[in-house]
Amino acid sequence: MEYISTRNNYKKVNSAAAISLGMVPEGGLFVPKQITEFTTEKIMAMKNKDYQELAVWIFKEFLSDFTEAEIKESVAEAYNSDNFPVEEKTPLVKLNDNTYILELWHGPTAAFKDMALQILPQLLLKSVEKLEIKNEIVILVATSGDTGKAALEGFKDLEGVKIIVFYPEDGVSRVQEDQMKTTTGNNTAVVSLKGNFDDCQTAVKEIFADKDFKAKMENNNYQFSSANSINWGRLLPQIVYYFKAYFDTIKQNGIKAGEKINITVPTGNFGNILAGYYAYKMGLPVNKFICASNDNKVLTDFFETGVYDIERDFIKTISPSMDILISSNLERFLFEMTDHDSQKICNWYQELKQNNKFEIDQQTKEKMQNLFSGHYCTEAEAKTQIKSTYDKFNYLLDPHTAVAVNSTKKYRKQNHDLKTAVITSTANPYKFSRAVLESLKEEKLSKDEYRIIEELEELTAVEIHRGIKDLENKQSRHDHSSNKDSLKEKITEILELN
Ligand SMILES: N[C@@H](CCOP(=O)(O)O)C(=O)O
Repeated sequence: MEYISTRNNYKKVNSAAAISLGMVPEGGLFVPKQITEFTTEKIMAMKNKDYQELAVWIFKEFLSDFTEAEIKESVAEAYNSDNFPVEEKTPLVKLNDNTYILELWHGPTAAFKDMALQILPQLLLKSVEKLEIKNEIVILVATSGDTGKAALEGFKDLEGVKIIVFYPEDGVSRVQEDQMKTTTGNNTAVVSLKGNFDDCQTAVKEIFADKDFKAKMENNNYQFSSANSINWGRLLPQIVYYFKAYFDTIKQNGIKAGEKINITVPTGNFGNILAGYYAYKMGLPVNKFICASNDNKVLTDFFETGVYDIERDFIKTISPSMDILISSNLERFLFEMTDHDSQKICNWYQELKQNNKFEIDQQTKEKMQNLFSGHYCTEAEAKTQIKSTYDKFNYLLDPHTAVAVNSTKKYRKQNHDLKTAVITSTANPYKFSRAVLESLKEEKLSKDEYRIIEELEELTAVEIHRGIKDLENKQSRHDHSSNKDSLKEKITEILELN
């Protein structure tokens, strides 16, 4: 399997190089050159495989420069019962006859990111070994709350790797912030940035492209990589759970083998939904992807009009992980929608840089609208959704999943399409306890976050996720902060660069 740049500005590489580089050094993202499409028959033959077996099957397709033994070892290490102490790693919960919730937050940090960030470290270490890279790897992460902690947990104390996470000050939940700041590990650093998530992500991408800084890193025997979904090694593991969910829906009699489903994904950086699209490209029977947004509805507008316009207010919401206007993986998606037309991608992203917007052509727009539908959910609607789902189904949604449930309803109403929907649940509700309890009680609460967690548990009897349970008593270990223009200075300080 070869990987090419969305902007046709880099040589073809193997998966080890794509993973260790993180993104294309000149700008652009690595994508598989071609994807094998399986027949429904072949796909259905995998129906009874467990999560690890499915992961091995899919990884073998995309990591052709890895041996089967290397893949199996990585999978066994990542998806073991310590990291996922549940019978099913990604349980599928039936809400009603045509609505299923795919719980992706049973990993160590209570977010779907664990599904990829427990294995990315294994893949990265093996890539580094294959390529005989002698430098120490420095993972730079931009996070709106969930990726940061999952990446820190995945990479902490890993020999030959350091990790630095940047998050927006006042742009994540209290639990998300405490999760990150209490991370142990002699190779971890957490930096709060004065700005929003887009500022964090843009600054990190600029550093990846900075040749002088790269040389400075080299001189100190370091090189960068990424744990964000710009890294192919982050996206690939996320394909697995779409197949698992499909097979589990059949097992729960939600669909017949071969029947198409709709898939709803609460979307920020467009990585999770894109992994679903790659599953579809491999042959997974999908009718529609419903891209769910909060009040930062840049993607909803894009799917409707074909205009991607980031010239708008950045709104802080109760679903902060989706507070994003510049969705990194949209670039990969458009590359696929244009049948790998890198010239179009270069033009559009140049326009975005210059004018803060671009408009795609009619043909691309029609192609994407045939498969994707964008919907959004306001703050008030998300709160009402949390309450009504709890009252009706005795099921507790986190605000991101509430956005997705509400968007699914809107899609169904608008399109009269009642096909079985699998809704990805991206985070455990206790990560956003204040918003969840306020929604249930329909009032603003002034008490401390950890008393809120206790009250939420008392009220609902839903068990507190193990990654959050004792958080209050853990020591805060990180207090770096930075302006958005001083990231290089901060990195220089943390790594003690000469
Ligand atoms: N929602 C993310 C933002 C970064 O996205 P990623 O998928 O590219 O890592 C977060 O929670 O940090």
